[in-house]
Amino acid sequence: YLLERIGHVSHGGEDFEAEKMARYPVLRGLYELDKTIGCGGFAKVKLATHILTGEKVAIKIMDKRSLGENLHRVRVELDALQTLSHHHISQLYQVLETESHFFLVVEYCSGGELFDHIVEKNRLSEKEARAAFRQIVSAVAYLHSLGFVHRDLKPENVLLDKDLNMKLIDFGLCAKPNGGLKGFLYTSCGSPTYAAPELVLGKKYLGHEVDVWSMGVLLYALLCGFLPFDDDKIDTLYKKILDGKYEEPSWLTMESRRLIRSMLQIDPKKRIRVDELLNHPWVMRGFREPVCVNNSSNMKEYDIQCVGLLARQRNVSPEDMWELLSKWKYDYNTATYFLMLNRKRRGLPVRLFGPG
Ligand SMILES: COc1cc(O)cc(Nc2ccc(C(=O)Nc3ccccc3)c(OCCC[NH3+])c2)c1
Repeated sequence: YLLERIGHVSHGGEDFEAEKMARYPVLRGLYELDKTIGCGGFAKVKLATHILTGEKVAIKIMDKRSLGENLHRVRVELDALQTLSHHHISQLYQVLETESHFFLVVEYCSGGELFDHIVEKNRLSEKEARAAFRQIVSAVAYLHSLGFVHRDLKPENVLLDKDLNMKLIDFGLCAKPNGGLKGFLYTSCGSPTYAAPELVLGKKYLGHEVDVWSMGVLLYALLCGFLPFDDDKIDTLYKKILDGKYEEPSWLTMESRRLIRSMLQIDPKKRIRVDELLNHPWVMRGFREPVCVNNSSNMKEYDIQCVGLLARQRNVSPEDMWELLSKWKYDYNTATYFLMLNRKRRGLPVRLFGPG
């Protein structure tokens, strides 16, 4: 009805904008929707602007009807994201739910997909690959330290921010196996090209090793510019993964080959563990420190300037504002505060638009 009404009067331009907003009234006044920047199974991701700060964000929109039995995965992801706060994990800002949709407002990664950077550069040098790999290992080690497993690590799920920092996204398949990592994860999931043999076999497995396998595929893609296991026929692809044989191009150094082999071990028990990656000789080359795990971006700390500014905007005392904020409800206040903090940390002036 609403769209129809607008449809009658719309002549392109701002009505098109109004029509887009009309589709999701819950976003009105909070975010301005822009173009679609990604669409997957039961979700689409749109670029948007957070109105009060003017900052760009990404909004993952999920239609509950098409979610079906995946609805529980959204809850798992929301649980995970509300716990996670790491420099190399796309930050969750706000969660909105209507009777028909979920909206996840997350960090916009303007550098796009790591995959596109590898393709355009053909392949990365060992030095570049190491810098990127250390950031990914840091994020995955942090994730594991909190008992989560990503399970869908692939170049498309590693984005870059404007400073070319790695940002892990899409925790739709991540899991927190009951009883931490002792539990067995049975559901096979993730994209086959990056799926570990034990996943392909649907064997019971301890999740964290599948992330090591996928990071091995990622490192291989960074250093080679193509994938270790690839085939358009799915069963041939599975055979190649289970066989665990792949090309080692001539440009790979012995150390790179050894590290990749230790990650692409078919037997998960023989696979190198994440904590062994943190100070692996290849990972350490040229660096003095091992990869740091709790590179948490502690967004939940008190910042007098941001609290004060938001308090004035909301016409409440800073104490009451902090009282409200520190409940971390991932509502519009949480999003506004995190985005203000983001700007401040990038050395930009912190300001709010809007009345008052
Ligand atoms: C916690 O962060 C999450 C969770 C989640 O479930 C999904 C996403 N998805 C995102 C987030 C951001 C982008 C993005 O910024 N993309 C982009 C930016 C500039 C140029 C090109 C793309 C996103 O992109 C969708 C396509 C990525 N394969 C997805 C984040």
